[in-house]
Amino acid sequence: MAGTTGERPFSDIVTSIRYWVIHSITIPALFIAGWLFVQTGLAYDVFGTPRPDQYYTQQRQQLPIVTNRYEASQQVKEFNSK
Ligand code: HEM
Repeated sequence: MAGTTGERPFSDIVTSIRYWVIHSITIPALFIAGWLFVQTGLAYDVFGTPRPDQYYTQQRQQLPIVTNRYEASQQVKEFNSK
């Protein structure tokens, strides 16, 4: 048939009860998981991002900017230790 890929149409999915039985739980769960990921500070640790009070420290008065992409992980470790 022209103009269709043969997949179930979205209009059919989002008007089905089964879709909403599943996704009224999973969509808010994903939202809350994301909120907790940020709110607990885990995101800072996982990505090595400085917390708002860690951009400058007593030992390091320059911004912790990664300058060598191949040594990025080592540089982030050094920034975090100072
Ligand atoms: C852990 C999280 C999730 C699980 C376990 C899950 C599970 C499922 C299941 C079992 C189906 C088939 C439902 C049916 O045929 O009635 C489905 C379809 C679908 N889900 Fe999720 N879901 C999750 C999260 C999400 C999120 C966050 C979105 C988007 C906001 C989403 C969008 C969709 C869409 C658009 C379909 C239809 C896909 C298709 O048939 O082409 N899902 N999901």
